[in-house]
Amino acid sequence: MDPLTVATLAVACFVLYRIINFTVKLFKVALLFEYPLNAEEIPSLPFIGHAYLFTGGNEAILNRINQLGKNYPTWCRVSIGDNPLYLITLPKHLKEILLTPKTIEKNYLYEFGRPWLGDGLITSPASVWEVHRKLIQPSFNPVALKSFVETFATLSVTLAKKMEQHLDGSEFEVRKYVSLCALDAICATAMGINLKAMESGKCEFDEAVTKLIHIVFKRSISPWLYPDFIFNRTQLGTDQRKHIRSMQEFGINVIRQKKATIVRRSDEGVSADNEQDSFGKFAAGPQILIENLLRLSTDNKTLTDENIQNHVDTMIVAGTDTVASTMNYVLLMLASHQDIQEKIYQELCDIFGENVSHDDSEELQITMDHLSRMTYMERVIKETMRLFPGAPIIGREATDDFELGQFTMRKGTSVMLNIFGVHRSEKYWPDPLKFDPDRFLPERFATQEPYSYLPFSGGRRNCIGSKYAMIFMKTITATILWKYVLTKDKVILVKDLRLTFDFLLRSVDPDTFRIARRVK
Ligand code: HEM
Repeated sequence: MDPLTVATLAVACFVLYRIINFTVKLFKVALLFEYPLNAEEIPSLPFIGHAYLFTGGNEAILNRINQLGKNYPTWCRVSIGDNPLYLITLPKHLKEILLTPKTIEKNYLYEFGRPWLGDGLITSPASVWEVHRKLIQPSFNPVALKSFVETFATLSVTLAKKMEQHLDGSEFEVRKYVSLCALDAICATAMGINLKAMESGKCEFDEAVTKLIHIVFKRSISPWLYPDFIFNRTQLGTDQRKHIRSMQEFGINVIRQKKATIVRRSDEGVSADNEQDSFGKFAAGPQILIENLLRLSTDNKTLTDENIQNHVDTMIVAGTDTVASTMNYVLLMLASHQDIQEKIYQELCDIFGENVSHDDSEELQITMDHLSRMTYMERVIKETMRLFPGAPIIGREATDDFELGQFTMRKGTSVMLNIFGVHRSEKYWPDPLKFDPDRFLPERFATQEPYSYLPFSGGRRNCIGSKYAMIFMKTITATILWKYVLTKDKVILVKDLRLTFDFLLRSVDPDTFRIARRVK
């Protein structure tokens, strides 16, 4: 055989070998779509790595991540393109990651949110975050939170009134109502404006947020969209720019008005409480985030207008959909568990007295003291967040080598914390899909594996709004249950609820229930 034929045959054999190899991998991949993952090694494809695991729609992605967590209950390594990610499901490891200063940095997936949220707390690099978190923390202190209760109570009453149109009617979807209520609350407490999203029943701002979350998520699971020069030329890139621009115009306008008001107030010696501006009455006196930040920026120039806008936008993203999602599931669980709903109502009767009328004229006058006594309700909300954590998976990056069990995490390693997986693991929560608020009785929770419950993440970079969220959600729940009984035509079991996610947890199908006026 002449050398040319030998060379041609060799090349042909090599190409054939690569084709067979690739086909086998594809076959394995096809199996992964059909059956639970149980391969020791998850096949990775050229160029895209394991990005194929993150295709097939967001529901399939969540299910696959959940399955990965089950099959690899300590950790497993996948890669999107060239970027390896460790999915961590062991509470002991979650604790180490959340507590070490070596993983205070967010991983590269958060980079895709930076064109929108910039140096807001969620996406800021650790060096900026350290400084800004200290500046913002006082805006969430107990005095500030107390000053928000009246706003929460007023908005909860409006929410209940909005729901009233469905009284004694068929099942309806509550998610949109609570979403607009949460947006109104954040705008009132973070910006001091009365957005009236609930009243108008529709809000471009809300739609822009939902679309931006969707775009950022889509990009984060599509390695071919990582380079800016490609992404910016796609429809997603164009849409992202459009929605960011509309949010920024709104923010710039608010900042301009607030600055003018602050200057006028100081010139005239007017108190914030009774002040009006073109957006309506200020919501809660001097504790409003944007005003605190503007004051700081005037005093020591640490924060630019852009920083302030990023922080306010971040609060809207972090505080609207998470609260709406959790409230949606709280109400759904209550509609499906009449005994638990009745126990909350009895607790409210103990706190407010059974004889208070349920008329509109006699709304509950909820105070911080009342909220702190709603302990059973708090257990119900906590159990809801165990089964439906608003942010099911979050990410961090190692800025230095560190030990994780017997394994050394190298500097630059990206980790994903599988909050959803650990919350639903049989190993830490017996009968995990059973809705049982008493898991959070102090004596039972004391025996719980540490770091097996992380709805608000943990460590120093935890949720700054956790207490805000809890008092707001308690106020809504109390207002609604005081007036209405929630029911479902067919009781819904947790195992039957189809879930999906785009950073935040959502239902695939609309969650619906009925309401009727409560009769005593
Ligand atoms: C039920 C409601 C909520 C849930 C389940 C929730 C959950 C979380 C989680 C898991 C994180 C960590 C995110 C990460 O590491 O990537 C977080 C961070 C954050 N949350 Fe919340 N959150 C809720 C409500 C709120 C509210 C109401 C606000 C604001 C008013 C808020 C503001 C923030 C901010 C600013 C961060 C970033 C904190 C930092 O990095 O310093 N959250 N939240």
